[in-house]
This record gives sequence, structure tokens and C-alpha cells, in this order.
Amino acid sequence: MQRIKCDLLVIGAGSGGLSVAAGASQMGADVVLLEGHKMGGDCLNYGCVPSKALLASAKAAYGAAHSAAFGVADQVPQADYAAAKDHVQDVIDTIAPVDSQERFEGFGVRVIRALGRFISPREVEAGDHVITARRIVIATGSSPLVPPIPGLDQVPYETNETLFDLRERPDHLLIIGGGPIGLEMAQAHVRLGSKVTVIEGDTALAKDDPEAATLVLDHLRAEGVEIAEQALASEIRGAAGAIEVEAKDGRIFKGTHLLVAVGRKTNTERLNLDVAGIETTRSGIKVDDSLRTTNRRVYAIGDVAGGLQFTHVAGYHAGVIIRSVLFGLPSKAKTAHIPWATYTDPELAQVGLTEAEARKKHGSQLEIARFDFSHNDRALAERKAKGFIKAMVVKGRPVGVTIVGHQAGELINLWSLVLANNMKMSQVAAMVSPYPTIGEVNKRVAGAYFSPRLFDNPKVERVVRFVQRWIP
Ligand SMILES: Cc1cc2nc3c(=O)[nH]c(=O)nc-3n(C[C@H](O)[C@H](O)[C@H](O)COP(=O)(O)OP(=O)(O)OC[C@H]3O[C@@H](n4cnc5c(N)ncnc54)[C@H](O)[C@@H]3O)c2cc1C
Ligand SMILES: NC(=O)c1ccc[n+]([C@@H]2O[C@H](COP(=O)([O-])OP(=O)(O)OC[C@H]3O[C@@H](n4cnc5c(N)ncnc54)[C@H](O)[C@@H]3O)[C@@H](O)[C@H]2O)c1
Repeated sequence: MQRIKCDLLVIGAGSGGLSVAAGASQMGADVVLLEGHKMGGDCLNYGCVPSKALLASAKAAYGAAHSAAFGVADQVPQADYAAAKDHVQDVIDTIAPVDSQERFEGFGVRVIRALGRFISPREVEAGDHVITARRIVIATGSSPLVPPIPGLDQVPYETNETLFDLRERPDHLLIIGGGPIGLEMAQAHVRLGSKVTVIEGDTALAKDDPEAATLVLDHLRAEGVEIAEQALASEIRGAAGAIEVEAKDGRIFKGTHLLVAVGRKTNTERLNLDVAGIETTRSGIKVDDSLRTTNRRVYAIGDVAGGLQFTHVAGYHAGVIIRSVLFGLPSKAKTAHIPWATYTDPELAQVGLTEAEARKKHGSQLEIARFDFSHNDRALAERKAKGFIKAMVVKGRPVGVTIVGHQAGELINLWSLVLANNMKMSQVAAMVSPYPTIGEVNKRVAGAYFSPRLFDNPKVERVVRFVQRWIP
């Protein structure tokens, strides 16, 4: 057994752990990083990167099949599923050096490729090493939740950890779960030529604004994805190539392949948290506002901390704890300015409160400003005119924004800045957007907020008439 002492021990080399290790080591801390599996974690290997790369293949196929409206004859796309998976792997391989052991060793981080487990409140064992650190960060992420549905253990099924390795295109993909994983993969597969059925126990995209979610779901249905809601999968039968899912109400769905996408479970089991006095809740490791666990020397960040589960949240958490770990300064993680996006076509993005949440919190103080993509000239030129932006505003400041439509995930960036800095609608209105861009919808929604105050307003009209009488 080799004993190591360091300033900071990071457990898990995914989005959160890598950000902490990179930041802390480059600022002079002595850092040890443990990784029990692949460098880069879920996002690079089984999550964001492969899913967005597969969606890009699907977009290319869809573009070829739907070009007649632009004066270019439609083609029947010759989508090669295995070649699309080669593209996915190539994208992963291109990004992988950024997350590699070599790069982190270059920063001076000691990288140990082994699973870590606590053996005391201040010591972690990993392979042949026992590491004692002034501060420890748990960034072990999450894994696909596989629910105990009767029969599931008797049939072959995919999760996000296996789907991207599948080389043969499913003839008919059944997907249990209508959250972001289920719907992104539904669209990717229908566009690459599979039949797809989504079996959702409640309401699909339930965490999002219902009006915006409906627009996405209608679009997916129009592309041929069957989406069954209120269909809780309760029994599974069959064998490879012939799988049946029975819903609680007796509906039966038949397909050739099955993807399980019903949420995540946090990776805490193998950490031996009890010996370190680290408590968990139903959603993950228990943390306070500064992401400290019940052991004051130990922090938990990213998916394992049980809050919003996104790569940018793990990265944000890293920044929050670096402040307190390295400089001993107080710092708190907030959520009001955290955006998210689902990368279906059309995309769906949210920051801050949804309309329903804002109504509940702010009641009659809430004003809603809207602008429709059908009034954006660039969206019309690109034939992407379905969508809207809705800003929830209280006393002139946005408290939430929902965007559904072309590039919604890009458009929400501006509103993340606005909410993070508590900016006013007037500051957005003051911005000049280049014409014609989809981004003009952001300025136009601010315009929509001010127009009732300026146009057809008797007070303004009186002032204008008065001034017009006096100016030469
Ligand atoms: C299909 C899919 C698509 C997604 N798409 C998006 C997206 O588009 N945008 C977005 O923001 N988010 C997306 N996410 C979510 C995103 O992947 C996660 O929020 C993010 O990876 C969390 O980062 P993390 O650092 O907490 O965990 P991870 O990135 O999962 O890293 C945890 C690491 O810890 C390691 N580990 C676990 N236990 C131990 C141990 N005991 N010792 C040592 N190492 C250990 C694991 O092997 C892993 O490498 C997606 C997720 C999935 C599944
Ligand atoms: N674009 C992105 O940023 C992105 C993309 C994919 C995943 N993610 C992250 O990964 C997380 C997990 O995604 P997800 O889609 O797996 O989870 P989710 O929790 O968002 O959705 C799972 C869905 O499965 C349904 N469900 C659960 N049990 C069921 C059953 N027995 N039968 C039928 N339906 C059932 C739930 O009602 C829910 O709607 C997301 O919350 C997000 O944090 C992000």
C-alpha cells in the first residue's frame, strides 16, 4: 500500500471532477484525481457528446429527405447506422484528449485509475493507494436507473451506456421514458430510419413548460415517433428482436429493441460513505448551499449531489467549490440562473422560472412577454418558423425565459447572462441585433414587453402631441 498526502483529492474524472482538478492544479494546489472507468465520464463517453453527434447524423438525413421546399429535390436518405456510429466515435475520439490522463498529468495532477472508497473520515483507498487529503471532492456522477419492472431482467435492453455501441439499426426501437434522453434518442432513430415508440408513464418532458413541450411532441409525432403518455411500463416479455412492453392499463407495445431511459441513480454505493460520516438523501449526497457534505472536509458536486443533472451544472459547481477549497472564501451554489436545453428539433430551452412557477411565486406582479418565431424573417427564410419565446418579467426584470424553436439552446445563452446578473428588460431592449438573425427574437421579446407601455398609450400620446407643438 502506498500512502499519499495531498491538498485536494478528487474522486471521479467526469465533467465536474475534471473541472475542479484542472482549476485547482493550475492555481497551485497539489491534486490527486481518481477515475475508476473512462476519463471524461458520462458526458464524453455515454451522454452529451455521443447523443449530440448522433442527432447531427439524424439531422443530415432529415435535411436530405426534406429539401424540396428549398428547391432541391428530396432524396430517400441512405442512412448507414453503423457509419453514423463511426461518426459518433470519431467525435468522442476528437474531444477525448481534452479529458485525457496525459493532459491532466501535464497540469501536475496525479491521476490514479482506480475506484475510490472511504476507509476513514479523511482517508480514501484506491487500488494500491491510501490517500489523505486536506479536502476531498466527490464527483462520481450518476448511472442509468434500471427499474425493477417484471421481466426486464429476462430481455436484452439498452441504456445510454450501451446504445452508442449498437451497430445494427433497430427496426423498431421501444423507448421507456419520455424525458430528454428518451426524446433525443427517439428523434435520432426515427430520422435514421427506425420505427420508434416512446412509452411514458406520466407526461413527456414534464419538467418543461407544457406549451413548449407540446410543440416539440407534436413535431416528433409528425415525424413518425409514436409517443404514448400515461403508459407506465409494468411488464416486459420476449426475446432479442421481439420485445413486448405492457403498460399498467393493459396497452401493449411491440418492437425489436428496447432502450430504458427513466432517469438516473447517483453513484454512491461503492464509496463506503458511512465510514466518513457522509449522509445521503433519496436524490444523492446531502450537501449544503456551499456543496459541503455532512463531513465538513468533503464536498459533493455534479450529478452525485442530487440536484440539476447537467454538464454545465457540474462545471459551475467546480467553480463554486474552488473558491472555498483553495481560498477559504465563502461561496454558495445557486440555481436560479442555470439554463437547460433539450436538443430535439425544435430545441427546447429554459432558464429560471417557467410560467407556472413564476405565477405561483409572483402572482399578479408577473408580466409575460412573447414573441413568435413566425415573425422572425430568418426563421421564415430557413423554414424554421415554428416556435416562440416567452419571458416571465417581474418589475422590469426577467425571472425566467422559455424558448422553443430553432437554436433555442443557443438563444438561451443571452438570458443566462441576464438572469445571472439580475439585468433588466430595458438592457436587452437596448441591444442591437444584426438582421436577419434568429437571435433577433431575444430583442423582439423585450420589445413586446415595452410596446404596450409605448404604443396606444394615452399618456405617451399626450406627451408626443405636446412636444410636437413646441419643437421647431
Ligand atoms: C444520454 C445523455 C445525454 C446527456 N446530454 C446532456 C447534454 O446535452 N447537456 C448536459 O448538460 N448534460 C447532459 N447529460 C448529463 C451529463 O452527462 C451529466 O450531468 C454530467 O456528465 C455529470 O457530470 P459529473 O461530473 O457529475 O459525472 P460524470 O461525468 O458521470 O463523471 C463521474 C465519473 O466518476 C467515475 N466514478 C464513479 N465512481 C467512482 C469511484 N468510486 N472512484 C473513482 N471514480 C468513480 C465515473 O467512472 C465517471 O467517470 C446527458 C446525460 C446522458 C445520460
Ligand atoms: N439535453 C440535455 O441536457 C440532456 C439530455 C439527456 C439527459 N440529460 C440529463 O439526464 C437526466 C436523465 O434523463 P432521463 O430522460 O433519463 O430522465 P427524466 O427523469 O428526465 O425522464 C424519465 C421519464 O421516464 C418516465 N418513467 C419512469 N418510469 C417509467 C416507467 N416504468 N414506464 C414509463 N415511463 C417511466 C418518467 O415519468 C419520466 O418522464 C435528465 O434529467 C438530464 O439531467 C440532459
